[in-house]
Amino acid sequence: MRQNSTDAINRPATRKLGPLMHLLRFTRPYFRQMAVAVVALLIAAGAVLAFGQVIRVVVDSGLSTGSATALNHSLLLFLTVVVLMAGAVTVRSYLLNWIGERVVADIRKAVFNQVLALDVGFFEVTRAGEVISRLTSDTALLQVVVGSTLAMALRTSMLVLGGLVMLAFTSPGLTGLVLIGIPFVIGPTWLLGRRVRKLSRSSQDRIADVGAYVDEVIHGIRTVQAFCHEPVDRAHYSDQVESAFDVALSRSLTSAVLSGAATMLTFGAIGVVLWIGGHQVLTGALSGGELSAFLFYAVVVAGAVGSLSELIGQLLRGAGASERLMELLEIQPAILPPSQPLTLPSPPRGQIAFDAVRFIYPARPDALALSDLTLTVAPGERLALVGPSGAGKTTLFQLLLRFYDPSAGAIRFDGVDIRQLDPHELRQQLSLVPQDPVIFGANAWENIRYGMESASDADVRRAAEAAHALEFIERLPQGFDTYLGERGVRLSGGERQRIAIARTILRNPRLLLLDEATSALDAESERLVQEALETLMQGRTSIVIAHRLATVRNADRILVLDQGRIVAAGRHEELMAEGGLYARLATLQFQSSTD
Ligand SMILES: Nc1ncnc2c1ncn2[C@@H]1O[C@H](COP(=O)(O)OP(=O)(O)OP(=O)(O)O)[C@@H](O)[C@H]1O
Repeated sequence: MRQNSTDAINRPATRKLGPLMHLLRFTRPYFRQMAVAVVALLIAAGAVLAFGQVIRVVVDSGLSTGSATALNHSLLLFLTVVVLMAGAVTVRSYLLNWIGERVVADIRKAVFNQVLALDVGFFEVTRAGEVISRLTSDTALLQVVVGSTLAMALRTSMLVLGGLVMLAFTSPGLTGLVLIGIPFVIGPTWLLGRRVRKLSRSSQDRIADVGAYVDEVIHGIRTVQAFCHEPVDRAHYSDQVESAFDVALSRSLTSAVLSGAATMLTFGAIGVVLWIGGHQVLTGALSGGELSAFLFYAVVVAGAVGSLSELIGQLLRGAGASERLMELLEIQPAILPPSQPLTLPSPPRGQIAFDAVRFIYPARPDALALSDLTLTVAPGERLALVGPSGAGKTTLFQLLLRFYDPSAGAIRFDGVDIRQLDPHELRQQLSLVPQDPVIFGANAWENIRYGMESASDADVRRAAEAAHALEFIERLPQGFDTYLGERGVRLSGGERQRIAIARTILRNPRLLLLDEATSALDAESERLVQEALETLMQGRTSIVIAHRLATVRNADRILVLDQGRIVAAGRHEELMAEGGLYARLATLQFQSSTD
């Protein structure tokens, strides 16, 4: 079952630690390192507990007896434990950090691979900022959790348990007293800790909101500035930041009160133990060394209990992050290759058939985007699509590229239902030249080679030449090595189109999907683009969303779409003679365009 992606992404944070178990899957390959780290952890915790005994020996045999040799021996013991502990701590800390970084790197790659495999429908309902925040902030949180918090929690739990055992061993009577006192210390700390956790969860959410907002504004910066929307954005952003600040502030306040209360309660309790234990030493029921060891264990246990509540808070945050990432990983893409894909005839011919195709966008279940569309496009045919805005022209392209599957009916490429093909094999035969082509933040070589990484430099140059792009590329500051797109030079509309055409020529697809730009180019640029397109369409099937008179005139067939249906088909002259929608559209749309 496909999960609703918004649910998967926007679910409130978890209150359970269970999701952390998912991380096991990622730690499994590093089992050996984990085992060594756990042994080091056990040694380090054991050494802390051994200190209590060392203290007892130092006080009872060394100090109380007044023997210098006994003191020297006890201090030698002390040093041995120190060296052992230092070694174990070094190994533990390095290995756990290593595992943390490794696991997070693996998760990042797995999530990114999954994001690339998700269907376009997912990205319609999920904000880009959300996905980016999963990849960056959630994984960073996990890194801390896997690299240190988990280990700290394990170490602290061991100190609590081991410490309690050692307390009982040292003085059962006093331990009973401590156990009675524990709920009075833990109760208030736990209550305050829960509030801190709740507040920190909502502060994380606020920060995610702020991130998504910045992402949208930066992407739309031109629109923001063109519409003088900055004051609104400033105010809105300021509100969001302030509200994140308010939440963070009340979290910090509660957290500060928590620390104060925990300190007072713990050390108050230790004072009580010291008082009672001191009286026992005076009566001779307890030795000085035993009381010292007992106090040492009491401090260790109290400190460990105190930090455990904080660690559980961090673990819960990590569990939330893990849950969100795993949910993203578990989403089943709506478009998947069949288990046994068919193959296209070789060489492919480029014949297209729509067989009673009906389509409803998942995001708009009440509107029929295409209704019972039946159509055959012969290999090498030039088909022009014409129709008012919202008629379904782009939808037809999206279905051909298999970004969505039809709700009913079938689309065939060379006689094969495209659902039976591996989407990669299908998409290799298709090439889309969009109205506003995407230019990536890379140089001209890489931008033209996009999707055809094996093409040689000579092939790229030839494609650029055929697309009439060679001349302007060579005039760029570093020629083909010039960075285009983001942070590079800005290309004009016509130049971007010619780069996209060169990219498509290099791919040599059987079927060309062309969405002509509506914006008028200057006459020279228009002529260059037009010539490049002529070269491109040579010997391939092409479907063009037409906005130019030249295109409809040269088309073998024009299809007039309206509200998802074919309302007329024929050549330009025939359709003009028929009158109707085409004649009206043609007079409006094509009269001003150059031939
Ligand atoms: N991703 C989407 N989710 C929901 N509805 C959509 C989506 N894309 C398009 N639609 C709707 O489907 C219908 C057909 O849209 P389509 O983009 O195919 O029209 P078009 O003919 O290409 O229009 P234009 O010439 O304005 O680009 C429209 O009513 C549109 O609102």
